[in-house]
Order: sequence, then structure tokens, then C-alpha cells
Amino acid sequence: MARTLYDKIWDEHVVHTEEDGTAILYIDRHLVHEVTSPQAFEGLREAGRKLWRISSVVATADHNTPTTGWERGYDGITDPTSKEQVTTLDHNIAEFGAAAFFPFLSKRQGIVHVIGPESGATLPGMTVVCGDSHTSTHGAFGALAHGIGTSEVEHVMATQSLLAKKAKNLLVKVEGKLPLGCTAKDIVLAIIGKIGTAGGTGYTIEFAGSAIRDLTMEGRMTVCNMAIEAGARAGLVAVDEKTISYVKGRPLAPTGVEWDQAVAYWKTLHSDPGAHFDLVVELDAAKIPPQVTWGTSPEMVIEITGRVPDPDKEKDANKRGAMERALTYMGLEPNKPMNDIFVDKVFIGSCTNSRIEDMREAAAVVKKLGQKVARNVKLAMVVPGSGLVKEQAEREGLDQIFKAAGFEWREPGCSMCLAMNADRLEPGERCASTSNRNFEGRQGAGGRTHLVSPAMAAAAAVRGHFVDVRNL
Ligand SMILES: CC(C)[C@H](C(=O)O)[C@@H](O)C(=O)O
Ligand code: SF4
Repeated sequence: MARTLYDKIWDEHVVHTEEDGTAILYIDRHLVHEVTSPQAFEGLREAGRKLWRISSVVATADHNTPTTGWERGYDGITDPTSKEQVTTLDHNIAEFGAAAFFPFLSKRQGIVHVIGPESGATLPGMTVVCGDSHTSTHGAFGALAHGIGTSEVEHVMATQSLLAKKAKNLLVKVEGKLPLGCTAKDIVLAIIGKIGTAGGTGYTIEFAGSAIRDLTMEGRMTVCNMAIEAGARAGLVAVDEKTISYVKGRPLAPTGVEWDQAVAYWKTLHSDPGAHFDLVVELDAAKIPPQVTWGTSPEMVIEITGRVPDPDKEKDANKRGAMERALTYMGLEPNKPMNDIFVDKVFIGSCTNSRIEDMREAAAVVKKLGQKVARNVKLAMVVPGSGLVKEQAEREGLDQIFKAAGFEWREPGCSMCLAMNADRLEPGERCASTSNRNFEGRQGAGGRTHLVSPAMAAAAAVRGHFVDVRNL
């Protein structure tokens, strides 16, 4: 029978299925960070258990780590709780072990969803879990990857398996060519704008179509990263030559005969012709202009050429109420042209957009504009997703472009994506951000987040307000 990519990976990993559909799924890769692992390790310790398979664990500290002051070492982590989480991870890995650990201050430290693929920890066909909702990112490799809760983290550590129920199959097909200057981020924001933040609930999304195939692995990761913001726990892209060449030679990737065997298997990781999808959604890439969110949910998104929506034109009372609340929080008037919105801060980073390609796209815009960060912008920061991304960007001279224009060039970490470290918005501050969430208070209490692509964020930093990157 014709199967979807999701069906194939599921079938390959299911150990047992109960009559009600509850299944036990074997887990190949367990990514671990400092926020959701302490209680899990503590649980193992109390029960006198070990990790079931040490070689499946890859760990890093990312959420709480500072992006400045690394010369001060651990003293640079000013918040005591943050510091405790980071040192607790160090102790836990020392005690329990891991296939690879990239601790705070190490050269290859970074955001877990950047270092996983980068180190070859994420491979096609794997089941990948992490106590983090953006684990969906790794689906870009044709891996079944999703977030799990802390108690599940402990369960996977102890048993290498997870209780799961199979989701339905949703195909999101994006055909055609993106307009110049538009990127993977615009694609995924447009998808969420179309299907809503609950559109993917209960499904695993496979992203397909020529526009997805045309994306680099970095771009595919950006799209899968936000599958969770579309309500789906996991997003997937079929394996192709790009996937295989990205993985080749990575430290944790197979070599020799094992590589050849793996590649032969990976080439089967696509949906069969005629495979059944429970739902199909189609988008035309040529009709996806640069996107900017205006509200407090990723689905509150509109093209740069649009205006802030007017709640008075919304017939549904619930939606109208939500729009009014969002506009009040965001400090925006209905009908204001999006390109008239001025920003106080700009954040280029996060597991959505902090890979080398994102750095290049942002730097290209800064270079093209040839001007400094606008005077009304108090802080424009670029935070590479990992030490390796940082190093690569510096080799290419991208840091120089940013610094010369007045951007701050920081150390890797989650940074201002969420207010768990020193990087945050002050109440009322407005930010152009390449991250994935714009909920109230996400980047700091009272902070106002507009989600955009790296190119759009860079342009907003230089011009001081949102601009259409197609017309630079
Ligand atoms: C801290 C962590 C549990 C959380 C997540 O699950 O996504 C964070 O990474 C986020 O982006 O909100
Ligand atoms: S960068 Fe942001 S979204 Fe990604 S893992 Fe860190 S906090 Fe979560």
C-alpha cells in the first residue's frame, strides 16, 4: 500500500500498538537542554536508573546562556536560577554520559535545534525527541521529530521509547518560485496565516512542492521549525540529494559501508505516489510577499504591503475581541500601513533563523543598503545559532558588515527569542524579530514582537521601520 513519509518512519519505529491506537515508539535520538532535563535526570537518580542508550543523547545549554561577557565564564550568568540550570546540566552529563555534549562556553555550543543537524546528530529516518516544542525543526531531514514533556524526557532516558498516538497526515504543497527577497520564513508565516495556529492540530505536516524542494536545508529547517506554531507537533520534508549532501561528513553521521547502506535507505524516505493524506493545503509561492506579524499570535500575519487589520470589519465576535486585545497590547491603530511601523529593537537569531544562510541574507541586505542602523533603533543584535555558525560567518566577514553598520554581534544562544536570559525587551518596546513566537511577554514583559524574515529584520534595523525587501 502507498504510504506517506510519516507512515514509513512511524512503521519503522513502532514497537507495539494497543487496540486503542496507543503505541510504543522507539526513539533514536534524544536531544537535551538545560531547561527541561533537570527533573528527568533527578527522577533517574532517585530510581537508581541509568540512561538506556547513552549514545542517543546529545546535549547543550542554550536558553539560559548569556550572549555577552563570555570572558567572565560562569560568573557572566547573572541570574542564579539560570546559572543553576546550566551547571546542573554539566553535572548531569558528567554523571550520566552523552554521545556529545556542547556545554556553555564550548566552541560548538549553540541552540539545540541548530547543533543537532550541524553535528550530524539528526539523520534522515530517525525518530528525534527533545523536551522542546521546536524539535519539529529536525523534520527538515525526513526525520520524525517532535517535542516532549519533562516526564516523557525521563521516560525516554530510561526506556528509549515513548508512548505515542499516530497523528493524521497533512500535506502542505507550495509550488512555484518565491518573489526575489522572499524566504522560507515568509513561506511558513504565509502557511500559518492561511491555516491558522490550530490548522495542523492532530496532524503531522509534510511540506512538499517545488518551492520547498528549492529551499536549502537551512530554509527547510525554518519551515519545519514553525510547524508547531501551525498546531502540528511535527513537520517533515522528503529526503533528496540536498539532505544527503548536508549530512555527509558531519561528526555523528555514518561513514564507510554504513554510509552507503544509510543512503540507500534514506532514498526511500518520501511519500509514495498515491499515498493518502487526510488533508491537503496548497499555496502558490509566487503569491507570497514578505510577511510581518501584527498581533500576538503567529497567525496574526499580513504582507508588508498591507495595513494593520481593522477589528470593525471582522464579523466573528470572538475573533474581533482577540484582534482588539492584540492591537491594544501591540499599541497599534487599525489600518496603519505596515511599512509605517517603527521599531525600537531588532533581533536576528533563534532556532528559526540563526543559521549561516540567515546570517548571509541579513548581511546582504545591510550591505546593499550601505547605511547604519537607524537612530530610533536602540539595539540591533545578531545572534548566531551556534559557535560553528559564528565562526563560519566570521570567516565570511559577515560580522564585519554587521558591526560596521552598528549591529551587535553576539555569542550563540536562544537570546531574545524568549526572556530566559539577559536579552529582553522592556515594557512597550517594539521589536522586529526573526524568532517564531509573538505571544504577550514572550520577549520580555510588555514587549511587542513582530515576526519577520532575517532580510526583513535587517532592513527594518537600517530604515528604522518595516520596509518591503523586494524594493531595496
Ligand atoms: C523552554 C522550552 C520548554 C520551550 C519550548 O518547548 O519550546 C522554549 O524553547 C520555547 O521556545 O518556548
Ligand atoms: S531559540 Fe527560541 S524557540 Fe528556539 S529553542 Fe530557544 S527559546 Fe525555543
